[in-house]
Amino acid sequence: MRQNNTLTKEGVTSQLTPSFEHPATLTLDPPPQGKLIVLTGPSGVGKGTLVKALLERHPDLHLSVSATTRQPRPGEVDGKHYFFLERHHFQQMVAAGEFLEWAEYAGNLYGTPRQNVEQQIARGQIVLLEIELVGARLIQQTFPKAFRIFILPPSSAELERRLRDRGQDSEEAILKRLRHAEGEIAASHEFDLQVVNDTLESALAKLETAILGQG
Ligand SMILES: Nc1ncnc2c1ncn2[C@@H]1O[C@H](COP(=O)(O)OP(=O)(O)OP(=O)(O)O)[C@@H](O)[C@H]1O
Ligand SMILES: Nc1nc2c(ncn2[C@@H]2O[C@H](COP(=O)(O)O)[C@@H](O)[C@H]2O)c(=O)[nH]1
Repeated sequence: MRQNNTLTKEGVTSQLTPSFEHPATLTLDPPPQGKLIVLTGPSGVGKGTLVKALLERHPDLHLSVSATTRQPRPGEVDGKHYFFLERHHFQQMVAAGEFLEWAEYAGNLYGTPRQNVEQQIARGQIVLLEIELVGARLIQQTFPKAFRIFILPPSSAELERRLRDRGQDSEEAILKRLRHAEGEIAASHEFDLQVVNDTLESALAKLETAILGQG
């Protein structure tokens, strides 16, 4: 039996081609269930923390590594946390159609490289994207079957506290991110599911149920 997976606008389709003609013994394997999961939420809400915990618990999940023009933070590794690119290189990739989505956020460009995501989904993997609102809206157009989850903070004060306590952004960057947060949170109803990241454990349990159907 040969199996050909193709990515179409409607998602992944599989064609099963029997390699020999023998109706009595012909069995069709179920096609692999590739899925695209989008996690969005204001900066500092805890998306990265939640994704890291999910990957530790479920190593079979696949996180797409984004490209960005922002400067690496201390400890961030090129190719692991992001592909850190010069702006002209990022723009060349945009022109070549190499991003599934991309957006400008707080003065920097961010994008999801297309090829790896498409390959992993065609292989039946569950692929996670951790992206901001504009990109998540674009994904809804290009991948309508993607399941989109919005992560909410328990309160605005707690969001600000988390951003400040993270201690990795300048005051200017923190203020830009907090300004963005208001508009992002107002759009949370556009998503398939809203999860409040109050305690990590309860938010993780809700994500596991939504993504893997288990508690
Ligand atoms: N449930 C939680 N309770 C308390 N603190 C949390 C919780 N989740 C995350 N944090 C803390 O909040 C800070 C921001 O988390 P994180 O970096 O994961 O946010 P993010 O949404 O990925 O931000 P960005 O979009 O800027 O990458 C971190 O210091 C993290 O340890
Ligand atoms: N549209 C996209 N947004 C992305 C992508 N990768 C990350 N992000 C989002 O950008 C902001 C800022 O991230 P930070 O690492 O500078 O704090 C945050 O909301 C990320 O989720 C992407 O590929 N496309």
